[in-house]
Amino acid sequence: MIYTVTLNPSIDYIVNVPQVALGELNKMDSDLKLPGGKGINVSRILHELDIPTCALGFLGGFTGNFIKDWLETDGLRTDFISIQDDTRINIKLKSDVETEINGRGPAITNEEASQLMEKLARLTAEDTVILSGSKPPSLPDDFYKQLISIIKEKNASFIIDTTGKDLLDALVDQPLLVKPNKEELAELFNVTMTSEEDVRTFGAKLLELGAQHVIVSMAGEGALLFTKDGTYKGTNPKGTVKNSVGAGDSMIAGFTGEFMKTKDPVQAFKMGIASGSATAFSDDLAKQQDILALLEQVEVKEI
Ligand SMILES: Nc1ncnc2c1ncn2[C@@H]1O[C@H](COP(=O)(O)OP(=O)(O)O)[C@@H](O)[C@H]1O
Ligand SMILES: O=P(O)(O)OC[C@H]1O[C@](O)(COP(=O)(O)O)[C@@H](O)[C@@H]1O
Repeated sequence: MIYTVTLNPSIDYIVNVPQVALGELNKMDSDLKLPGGKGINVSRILHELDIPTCALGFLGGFTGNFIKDWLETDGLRTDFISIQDDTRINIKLKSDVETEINGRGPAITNEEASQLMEKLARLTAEDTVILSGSKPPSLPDDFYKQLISIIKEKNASFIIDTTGKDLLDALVDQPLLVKPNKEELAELFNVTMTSEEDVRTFGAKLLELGAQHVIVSMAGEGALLFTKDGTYKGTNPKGTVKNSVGAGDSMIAGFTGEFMKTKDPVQAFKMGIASGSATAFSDDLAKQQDILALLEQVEVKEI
């Protein structure tokens, strides 16, 4: 089973305002409330691709109920810990540019945090856990490390998609995949990246530090895959971008689902790109038929 863990889910409130005037009354053309949070998005795409998945994490209050009901109506298996505080709402403002305003996240008690650990203690060696997204500030600094140690004890595999120290600290535990985008990679090593050569240098470092596979995603410019056997560049299919929120999560889902079936990282990378782009070309996350239609357009070559 592929489990996802979203420590900090959100309602993604997508607001379309053609021209925003700061300090004035703005009217929305349209709006959309979607369940969000990186692991939840990954589970939604896995489910869309008919790959068994279960979404774990913390949900609370009326916002948490919205997400739980939405996912269950969609037929997605979930096993969230109920928390006292309200799940956050993240604003995604679509105008001539995309602006995101993300909440910091709810308070999580020690008791609620322990309940998640107890769930992970039931994993087996056949399971894969995808740890995705930010941590609410109330959780201990080393909370991801604590979860990884339980996952490793059970001989399950894991993928981690977060930023900064949490990501760097996880590398020694050999995650199956890490997928920073170009900006996150630059931030990790405190560098400015000006060329693809720079991306290659720093992406390869994540492999040296322990990751089994690394994807560095570059939004509209495609992505690079680093494996122990070679480095590959993937080119995006063509299409009209509608909403790139969740493109990275879709890429992780596409890669993981395909890798579990084929154990072929290059084939999995193609599925990752098709899934990421299909989401970028959709209002919500991608649908299976759109992903499969784009798959044949994805080009990957060794570099
Ligand atoms: N504008 C776009 N056009 C086509 N594909 C895109 C676009 N934005 C994202 N994608 C696809 O989704 C993948 C992940 O997107 P990216 O924005 O890099 O990740 P994140 O959401 O984590 O920042 C990209 O590598 C690409 O394959
Ligand atoms: O957990 P974080 O890092 O605060 O990010 C949460 C946000 O990321 C998203 O999961 C989208 O992520 P990506 O665009 O990177 O795939 C949103 O649904 C959510 O609002």
